Parts: sequence; structure tokens; C-alpha cells
Amino acid sequence: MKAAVALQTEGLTFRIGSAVIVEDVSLSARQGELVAVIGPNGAGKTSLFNLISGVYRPTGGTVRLGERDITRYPVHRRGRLGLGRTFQASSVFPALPVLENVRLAAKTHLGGVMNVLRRAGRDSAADGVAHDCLERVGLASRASDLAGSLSHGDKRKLELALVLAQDPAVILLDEPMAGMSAEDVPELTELIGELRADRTVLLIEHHMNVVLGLADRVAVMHHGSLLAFDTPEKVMANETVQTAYLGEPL
Ligand SMILES: Nc1ncnc2c1ncn2[C@@H]1O[C@H](COP(=O)(O)OP(=O)(O)OP(=O)(O)O)[C@@H](O)[C@H]1O
Repeated sequence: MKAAVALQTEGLTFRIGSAVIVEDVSLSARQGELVAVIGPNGAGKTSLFNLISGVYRPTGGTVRLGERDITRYPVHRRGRLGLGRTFQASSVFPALPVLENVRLAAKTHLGGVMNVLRRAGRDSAADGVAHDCLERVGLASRASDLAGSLSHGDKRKLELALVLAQDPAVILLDEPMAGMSAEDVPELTELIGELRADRTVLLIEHHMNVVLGLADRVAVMHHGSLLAFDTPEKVMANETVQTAYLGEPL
């Protein structure tokens, strides 16, 4: 039996004046599935994430999280319902220790789901979650360092820990490898692969070896539209994709 659909867009469209940013995008991700979103610069990938996470209001189409139509929900409500997203460096407090950053994210989340608990109980639960998340992303040894002192690559790991601390069922990752040193890429690739054990992941990624190694299905965007949405093998063999995006046969 196929797993239930965790996230689905139907006819998702975003226009600004006469500019079409995202056009009629219908895709879905099942529970435990990793869907990669690829396409050239300016294809509309980040805008698609902005529509799914509620940063942009679509001019057409719908977004469903599980059975629920969340198209008109604000960002924070989508977060509470289990949709998580990395927000690049903007979500990191540089003057606070690494651990404190993750604790704050965990506390915010636990404050929503455990508001009947006493503060002390919540704080110790947040501590546990924060340590666990830092361990998972490989930053446990940097827990007491200031977040601002981390290298670019380690900041990306911290951003991932901040999302994990909110325990989302569906995670949107926008180029998590960007700016990482080559030796960090395999470790992070493995970590993202492991997320699938209990979550659904949508991943914007330019490293094709990462995409091909991780993705169950690949969505190819081009000029705001979905050019193909299929298994990595079928997408790579798709002539339209080769001509329009990859330029030449692989
Ligand atoms: N709020 C906005 N106002 C005006 N133009 C926008 C807005 N959001 C996106 N765009 C435009 O839409 C197009 C798609 O941008 P988007 O960032 O979604 O592409 P992308 O595929 O993520 O590109 P990249 O790989 O470079 O990150 C770009 O031309 C961008 O300038």
C-alpha cells in the first residue's frame, strides 16, 4: 500500500502584475518521501517554497498538508500544523550560544503543543530536544560557542537543527548545501536522507549527485512551470528536460 500524501499542490500559481513567477504547479509528496526540486536560476523554486510555506499568497491553486487545505493559512499556523522550513541565516541569533538558539526554537514549538505543562517541565524538555538536534546535525561539540562564530557550513547545519527542533512532519530545505565545504557535503547528504525515516522532505538542490542519490522523485521547474515530475531515472531520460534545462544529453 502506498503511503498517504503528506503535501500536495494543485494548480499553484503566483503572478505579480504581468510577470508569471509560478505557473500551474501540481505536485505531491507522500509520507517518508524525498522530493527534489531542481531547475535553473530564476526557475521559481524558492517562490514555490514561499507559496507552500505561506510567505507568498498564491494567485491561483491550492496547497494541502495531509488532508487539510492550508492555502489561506498564515506562516505560523502552517508551522504549528507540522510544516517546517529553513530560513537561511535570518533565523540564527549570532550573539547567542549555538545550544541556546536551538533551545529557543524547541521552546517555541513546545510552548505551542505543551501549553498545559509547567514552565520547568517545558524547559527541560526543550533542553533534551536541543541536545538531540545538535547531535543529529553534528554540532554537539560547538554547543557553547556563539552562533556568530560558526563557519558558513556550520551555520547551515544550525539552521537545520533549528527546523528539527520544531519537529515538523514536512520539511522544506532550500539549498542546504550552499556554501558548504566539499568534505561536509556527504555528511549532510546522509543526514537529509535519514530525515525520511519519520518525515517528508522537499529539497531544492543544485548538486545533481546529491539529488540523484537522495530523491525518490524529482520535480523539474523551468520558467515557473513544472516541466517534469518523476523518478530520477525517468527525469534524466526525459528529452524535454535535457533540452530545456540540462542543455545536452547526460
Ligand atoms: N516577490 C517577488 N517580486 C518580484 N519578483 C519575484 C518575487 N519573487 C520571485 N521573483 C522573481 O521570480 C523569478 C523566480 O525566482 P525564484 O527565486 O523563485 O527562482 P529560483 O528557481 O529559486 O532561483 P535560484 O536558483 O536562483 O534561487 C525570479 O525572476 C525572481 O526575480
